[in-house]
Formats: sequence, C-alpha cells, structure tokens
Amino acid sequence: MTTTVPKIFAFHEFSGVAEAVADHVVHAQNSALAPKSERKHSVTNLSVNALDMTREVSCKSTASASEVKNGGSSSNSKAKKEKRFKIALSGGSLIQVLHEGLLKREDVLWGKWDIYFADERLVPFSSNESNYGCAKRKILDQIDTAKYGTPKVYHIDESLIDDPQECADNYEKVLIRGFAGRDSVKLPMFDLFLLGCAPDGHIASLFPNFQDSLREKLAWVVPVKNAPSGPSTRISLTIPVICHSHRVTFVVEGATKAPVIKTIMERPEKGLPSSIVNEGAAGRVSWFVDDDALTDVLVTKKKYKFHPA
Ligand SMILES: O=C(O)[C@H](O)[C@@H](O)[C@H](O)[C@H](O)COP(=O)(O)O
Repeated sequence: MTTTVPKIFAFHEFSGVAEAVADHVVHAQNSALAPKSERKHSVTNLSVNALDMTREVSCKSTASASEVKNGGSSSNSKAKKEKRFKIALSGGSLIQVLHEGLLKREDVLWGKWDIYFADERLVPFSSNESNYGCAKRKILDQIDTAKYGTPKVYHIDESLIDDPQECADNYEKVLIRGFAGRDSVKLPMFDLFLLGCAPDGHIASLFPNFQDSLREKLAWVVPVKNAPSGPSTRISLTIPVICHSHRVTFVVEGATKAPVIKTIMERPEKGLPSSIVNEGAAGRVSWFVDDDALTDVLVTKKKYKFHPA
C-alpha cells in the first residue's frame, strides 16, 4: 500500500490542541461559507473524483437542510441557495476538545452549521455513552444562540436503538435528504469530518478487523454489532463517506495512543482504519496530536499556524 503522509500538527501539551483545532474548524467554516470564487483554493486540493462530484452536486437540485427538517422538498429557492457548513462529529474526547476550543470563540457562525455524527452508540441520549447526548450537553446546550444562531443537528432516531440495521438505514436517509437524493450524488461531501482514534485503532465506529464494514463501498451508514469496546451496538458512517470530505481531521492525545499511532503512520500496510483514510483522502487529512501520542513515532511534525482573525 502506498500512502501520502498526512499533515501532523504536534503540540507539547494537549491544552494547545483545543485552540488549534478550534482555529482549524473556523477556517473550514469560513472556506465553506465563502463565495465560490474564494473557495477555489480549497477545491484545487481535491481529487479528480471529488471535483467531478462537486460539479455534479452544484448542477443538480439538492434538498436543503431545512427541507430535511420539514420532511420534504420545497420550492423555496432562497433556502436552496443558502450556504451551510456541513460537519461530522465523532464522540469521545473530541467533544471536550471542541467544548474548550470553540465555545469561547466569537467567530463561530453556529446558525449556519449542519451537524451530523460520524457514528453513534445505540444507547439512550441521556447516557454518557451517547455521542449526540454528550455533544448536546457539552456544546449544543451551551451555545449563546441569541447571539450566534442555532445549528441544525442531525442525530439518529432514538426510538430505533434496539435495531441497528433499521437505525443505520434511517440515518442514511437523513444524510440522503441533507446532501441530495441518491440519484444525484453518489456520496455526501462534508466540509469537515472530525475523528478521534481509540487505542484499539477504531475511528468513528469502524473497528480494525471488522472487514465487512471497512470494505463497505455502497452504504453511507452501516450497523455495527459486537463492538469490542464501549457499547456493543452502534452505527457508523463508512470509509467512502469519510474519504469524500473536503477535509478529514483527526484529534488524538495521550501516551496510550502512541502504539496505535505508530502502526497507523509507519505500517500503513496493516490496513488500520486510519491508515485507509490517510490514503483514501490523501492531501486532505490533518492530525492534531500531542507529543505523548507521538512517543517513538517516526513522522515529520508541523507547527500549526493560526489563521488571521
Ligand atoms: O463513538 C465512538 O466510539 C467514537 O466516535 C470513537 O471513534 C472515538 O473517536 C474514539 O474512540 C476515540 O475516543 P477518545 O478520543 O475518547 O479516545
């Protein structure tokens, strides 16, 4: 397997990561919401396949996020033209990182965000294991919506947590409506896809050695049963969806992650989920990592440069 080395932004301490990740997120937001001519730069980094898809999406009529909420198509052309920042969030420590970094910033246009989840553990939202539940409590409920607007949030249907397949199918429909009908777009394109990486190498809810879900080419969302850590039933967005994003960003901290990061970076042929993404989204992948997680890992570290306000 050949691989293109991703950008690895390293920080002495984890406290530096939250500010840098927040800056990166706001930069992605501003690029997504900028007029088309100003987006040229980010588009030049995309693969030919992704460029084709961009054209396809812009040529055909797409269902706006507000239409999804309203449960159908609308002739409201203003809604169709509205630019939205489409982001996918994972669970775990990422939520705390975003809590620390984003909530204090004045330039987060929350009202223009469409928030989806990279994966979900099939537990009630009130559980501390629920990715949406945690994001709601730690971030969404704390936004000053009077000042910044209210994001649109697309979570799983909580009534389906006992049926992983049904839950995955249902969430896929939510994505299809949010990004365009299946007829007009093969894959959704997130502006930013945020991922963590667990010590066992799973990203979203895609676990190493779960070959069926890792090799999935057609579905946007898959059910996961018998997960080896945390809640055993889950749903996850798939590798093609992750790799089709404008930007894919990993946020990883702590010495417990160092062994798996070493394998991901130095032994891509092992095919860990992150190595697959490093290659599949080559040129669009960044890692925000503290030094502890890079212990004994042979990579070229970059210094993160903050974007001017
Ligand atoms: O639902 C999940 O399991 C998460 O989305 C998962 O993919 C997470 O990102 C990693 O487990 C890393 O979590 P930590 O950052 O907490 O180690």
